[in-house]
This record gives sequence, structure tokens and C-alpha cells, in this order.
Amino acid sequence: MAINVQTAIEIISNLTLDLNFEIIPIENATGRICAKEIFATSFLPKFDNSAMDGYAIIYEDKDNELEIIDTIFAGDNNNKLLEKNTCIKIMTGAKMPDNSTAIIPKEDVEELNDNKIKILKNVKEFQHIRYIGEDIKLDELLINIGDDINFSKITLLASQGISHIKVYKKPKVVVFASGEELKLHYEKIESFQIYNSNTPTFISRAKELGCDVVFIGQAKDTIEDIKTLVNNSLDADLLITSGGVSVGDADFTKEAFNQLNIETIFDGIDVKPGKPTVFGKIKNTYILNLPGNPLASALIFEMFGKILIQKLIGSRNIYSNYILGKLKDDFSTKKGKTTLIPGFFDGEYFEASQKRSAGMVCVLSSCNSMIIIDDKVEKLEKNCLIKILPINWKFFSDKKKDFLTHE
Ligand SMILES: Nc1nc2c(c(=O)[nH]1)N[C@H]1C(S)=C(S)[C@@H](COP(=O)(O)OP(=O)(O)OC[C@H]3O[C@@H](n4cnc5c(N)ncnc54)[C@H](O)[C@@H]3O)O[C@H]1N2
Ligand code: MOO
Repeated sequence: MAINVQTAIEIISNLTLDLNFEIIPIENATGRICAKEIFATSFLPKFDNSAMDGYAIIYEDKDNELEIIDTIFAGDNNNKLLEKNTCIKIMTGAKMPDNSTAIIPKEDVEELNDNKIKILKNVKEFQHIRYIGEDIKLDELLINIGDDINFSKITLLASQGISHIKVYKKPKVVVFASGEELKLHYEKIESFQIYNSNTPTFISRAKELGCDVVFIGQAKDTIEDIKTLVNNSLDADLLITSGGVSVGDADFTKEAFNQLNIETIFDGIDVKPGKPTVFGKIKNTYILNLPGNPLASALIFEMFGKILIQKLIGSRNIYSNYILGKLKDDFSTKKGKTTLIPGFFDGEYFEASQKRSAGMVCVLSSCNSMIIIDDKVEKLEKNCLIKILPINWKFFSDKKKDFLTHE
């Protein structure tokens, strides 16, 4: 029996997974998920330091001529103190003299002849000082379990002298398709055959989402052949297949899985397209059996498979987030079906793709997002606010945009 969308999402989100970990150099850690909390091992800045090239002074001396008694460079371990009416030449990042209470930028002073300076501008007490710990506090939580490691997390790690990080192992994903009409893209094709576009699609998508993906070829439409490929995939965390889940005379995938004692977690989701989606488990391998129709399988993967992959990679961000945008045109749909609508969001308006038949291959290449419409909705008015689920999100445009002026 098919289940509704919310139930399918809940089932996937609530799976308890046993994830493995490894320790890797931070240079190789982008795109991975942190498996152990990381706390700051030192304050940053480590000491009060100058934010400008200039002069460290005692604030009360600001109106006097000041004698330059020393120079401190970044990296110096200089503990000299100021005396009344003196200053110390200081570089950006250099340690402040302990009793200094302001930094005067070089360009705000007049250098006098006798190794003295005069300040030309107003001075505020404590100006241009970067204080110990204002950036990072000792023992502060820097990276949490389940956080994505990206370039900005690498900044944190490197700033603390952390060279290695414990991350979750990449999940192993196997992808194959079944269907006698299918040929792989590097094979010779007859007029009555089509290219298997689903397998390369899910291989590349699972890779993009942080998985190690294995390609094992393609199943013929026989129970035995499908079983052989499944058995060959049971060392994986997830097996994604497409096709053969419907009721056609050559749809053998379900039977093959049954013979392998699949523990069916759900069989069918009340959603259009992609209803005949099966999710189950054989031994320790999750099985996501998507419909053969290319757009149906891709949208189901984006809506449900991606949550599963977020879990498998160890992310704590497992709930689909959305962006509020306006609907570009009036939209009507058949009441009674929860529907996935692919489209393009330009930063303000979401335009539903005109082409969206489940069997099409071209649709997502010109889409960057989708919306999901619940079964009670029949019509959505132009300009209404809608919740947009990003698909492939690198937020650039081929049109020049004004991002400087705000309303
Ligand atoms: N009598 C019924 N027929 C169908 C039903 C139904 O309820 N009753 N459901 C329809 C729906 S909805 C879908 S979705 C499909 C699902 O069928 P299968 O998952 O069994 O997929 P196939 O029949 O193997 O293929 C469907 C379609 O997609 C093409 N295909 C399959 N695999 C690939 C691939 N790897 N790359 C590119 N294209 C692929 C295939 O050639 C077919 O055109 O069933 C409906 N029928
Ligand atoms: O629901 Mo099927 O998945 O229309 O293509």
C-alpha cells in the first residue's frame, strides 16, 4: 500500500544508522561530515594586537608629542611597556604593549624631526585594538558532529593548528537499472532501443552528494540477472535501481527483490510522478527502487533519496529546507494528488517547467528547483508566495542582477 509523502519522509528521517568513521587530513576533508566535536584549543586572537600599522599609545597622552621608544613587528615577543609621553611603532597583528590603550594609524600622525610624533586626528580610547578571544574563545565548540566540512570550517581547523579530523566514511552506493530496451551510453544502439540515462544520472548525483559510487553495469530483464546484480551489491550501504517496479510483464525487479527476502519498508508513495517507488533493506543494504521513467525517478530521488543520503553521509541537516519565492504564472493541477513540480527560480519568481511528463529526460537540465503541491490544492494564483526546494544550488544567473540596492 502506498503511503503519503509525509510518512515516507518521516520513515527515512527516523532511520537509525550505524555509521563508520575515519580520520583524514583537513586538506582532504571538504564535502565530508564531522564525526567528533571540535573545540578551540586556543583563544583567537591569542593576545591583544594592533589592527593597524601605526603607533601604540596611552590614550591620556593623545594630545602630547610622543617619543618613539621601540618598534614591534607581528611575530615579535616584545614585552616593552609605554612610559608617559612615549609611543611604540607597531605593525598590524603585532602584540600590543600591555599598558597601551589605543593604536594610531600611521597616516594619522605627523612624524617630527626628533624621533617624535604628533597625532593629527581625534582618538577614541581602545581604537584599532583586536582583543584576545574576540574571534574565538578557548574551548568554544567550533564544529559539531554532523556539520558539513567546507572551506570555512577548514579555516577554523587550520587556525587552531588542527591537522586531522574525524569524519564519517563516505557511504558506498551502487547504481544499476533494468530493462531489456536499455543500452549504456557507450554501447551500440538499435532503433528499437534507448540509452540508459538513469544509471549515469544517479551515479553522478550520488557522487555530487558525497557518496562513493560503484557502477556494476546493467541488469537484463530476468529475475536471475537482477538477483545476481543485487547480490553483488550487498556490500553497499545503498543500492539505487530504476525501472521494473510497475506491473508490466517484464517488470521483474520486485520479484527478484522478494526472492532475496527484501524487508520492504514502504511500497509506493502517494505522489505524482513516481508513485511506484519501493524502499527496503536486504541485510545491511538499503534498497531504493525508483521508477524507470527518468523525470519521475529523478524527482523522487531529489525529494526522498537526498534525505536518505544526508543520513548516510552523517549530516545532521536532514530536513528539506525551502526558499520563499513568488509564483510566476497561475498554476492549476488535478486535485487529489500530491505533485512534484520542477521549475526554475530566478531569485524572485518560480516558473514551473512547461514540460514535465514523467518519461521525459530533458526537464531537469533547465530547472534548478521544485515545489511540492499537496493533494487539496487545485489552483495557485500568480504572485502567491510558494516554498521552493532547491535542487542544484549554485546561485548565479545568466542575467545581470542589482544586489546592491535594497528596498
Ligand atoms: N498499467 C500500468 N502501467 C503503468 C503504471 C501503472 O500503475 N499501471 N505506472 C506507470 C508509472 S507511474 C510508472 S513511473 C512506470 C514505472 O515503470 P517501471 O518502473 O516498471 O519502469 P519501466 O517500465 O522499466 O520503464 C518506464 C519507462 O522509463 C524508461 N526507462 C526505464 N529505465 C530507464 C533508464 N535507466 N534510462 C532511461 N529510461 C528508462 C523505459 O524505457 C520506459 O519508457 O510505469 C507506468 N506504467
Ligand atoms: O508516477 Mo510514474 O512515476 O508517472 O512516472
